[in-house]
Amino acid sequence: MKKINNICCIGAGYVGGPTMSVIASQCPEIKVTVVDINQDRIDNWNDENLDNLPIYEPGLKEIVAQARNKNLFFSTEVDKAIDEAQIIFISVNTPTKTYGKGKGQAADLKFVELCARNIAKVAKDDKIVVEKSTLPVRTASAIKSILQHTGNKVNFEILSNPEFLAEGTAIEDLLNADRVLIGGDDTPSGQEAKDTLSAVYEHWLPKERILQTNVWSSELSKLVANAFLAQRVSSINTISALCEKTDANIQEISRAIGYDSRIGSKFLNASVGFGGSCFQKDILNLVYIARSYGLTEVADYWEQVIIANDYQKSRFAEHIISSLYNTISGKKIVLYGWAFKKDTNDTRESPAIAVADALLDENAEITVYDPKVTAERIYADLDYLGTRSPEDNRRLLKVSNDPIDATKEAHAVAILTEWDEFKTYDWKSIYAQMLKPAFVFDGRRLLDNEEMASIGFNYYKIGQS
Ligand SMILES: NC(=O)C1=CN([C@@H]2O[C@H](COP(=O)(O)OP(=O)(O)OC[C@H]3O[C@@H](n4cnc5c(N)ncnc54)[C@H](O)[C@@H]3O)[C@@H](O)[C@H]2O)C=CC1
Ligand SMILES: O=C(O)[C@H]1O[C@H](OP(=O)(O)OP(=O)(O)OC[C@H]2O[C@@H](n3ccc(=O)[nH]c3=O)[C@H](O)[C@@H]2O)[C@H](O)[C@@H](O)[C@@H]1O
Repeated sequence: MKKINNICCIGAGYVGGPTMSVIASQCPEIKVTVVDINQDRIDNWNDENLDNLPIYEPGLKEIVAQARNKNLFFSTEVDKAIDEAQIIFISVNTPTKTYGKGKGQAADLKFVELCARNIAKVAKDDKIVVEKSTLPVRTASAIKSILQHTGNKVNFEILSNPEFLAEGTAIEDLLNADRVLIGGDDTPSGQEAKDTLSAVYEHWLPKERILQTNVWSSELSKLVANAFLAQRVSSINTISALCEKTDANIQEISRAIGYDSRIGSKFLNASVGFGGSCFQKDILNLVYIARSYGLTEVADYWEQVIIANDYQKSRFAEHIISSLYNTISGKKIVLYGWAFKKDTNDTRESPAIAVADALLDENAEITVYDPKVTAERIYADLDYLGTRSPEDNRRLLKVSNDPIDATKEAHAVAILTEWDEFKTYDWKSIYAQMLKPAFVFDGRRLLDNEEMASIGFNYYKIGQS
């Protein structure tokens, strides 16, 4: 088994940054270099002021402070880092394709392919190349083909090592992973590569939690894990709609079914819908793969998870509109939260975007407050939809830094992210300065029904009539 003292990771994003920071902090004898073509991102990773790191994750800045410029480096010198490394992680983005064959469903692998070509061009000695990005099953064979046909005749072992961290808990998830999955060839050199990577993780994780499989099982397991998780959220969200019609309470149902150890209690929180960069993208990819093998029933089954999620988002927006007497034109509605979940500044596929878009379609006047998301990001998310002009987005939607002041003369507040601070607000003062009747639409089931009603609010909690 190779002794590792140099690792490089291509892609300094939500996965590459935290994952490599943890590896560096747990393996002081290994030099870890995270490279990216985005100069701004690398500058932010190197910023003296740790509050300027490009991503926000609890515990991240402490780890970066401890390891940076000792054995953890952030750089744009991609070729140099590839050349020096024994293990190269590919952790670049794999978004849904926006063009050509598979548009809207398949994963766009152009960034991954560019990395493979770059590695082939630069490598002068044997390398272990690790797929950290989430990839369609059988991508490793494409990477292998590129490396073998364009490389300098050095040996490349390709491993699949998908990442299971969730944003907001990335550091905790990495330090205490349920499992690490390593897929590779069953050849002697493939086995050696799997053991070499395993030894890196064994610095801090028990060996039993490091699972080895063939490459294809590892690639597919990642898509399936996300599909199962998202399916649970969509399942409970469809039942939340039924609860609202029947006086059943979704929280009581989650508890009742979650006590069954076969079902388990986690991931049963009804919400305004799931967001995040991966659930939708990975399920669409799974659907595309199943369809490409002619497995129509399999594809249709998983596609329902996305359809149910879209339904939940539009159902929430429609409930706001109908509660406000079917007319929200010119009415001030405050959105609490824009991130797709608490403790992250990531807004990719956030349900807030879809809800805001639906309300703006009705000419509502929106004010958004999110403790971690910038105004620039919020406008970029809306502009990307292309529903209306950037000028109209800025005219109809304002971003506030003061959550309490934002509610002055508002008709309604909608809670779209479960930030803890929303629970600590003085809701009596908020009520006092809102127009009456004052509405709160709680898409995250954050607040207490009785308390909100006793203050005087018309309070709606998703999944409860
Ligand atoms: N965000 C998450 O929580 C998770 C993401 N994943 C997967 O990990 C992968 C990466 O996701 P994120 O880190 O969220 O993406 P990201 O978009 O935050 O970061 C990707 C980075 O790769 C860089 N990049 C692209 N092409 C490059 C190239 N040729 N050379 C150097 N750098 C290049 C981009 O500039 C960007 O900074 C995706 O496949 C995603 O599905 C997996 C688990 C969790
Ligand atoms: O591949 C990925 O990107 C990652 O996707 C998810 O992680 P993440 O999207 O960061 O966050 P989650 O905690 O899974 O939440 C996803 C969405 O579902 C929503 N959710 C989650 C749980 C729940 O009970 N209810 C619910 O509405 C969240 O609010 C959020 O919008 C998975 O949990 C990770 O294991 C995976 O690595």
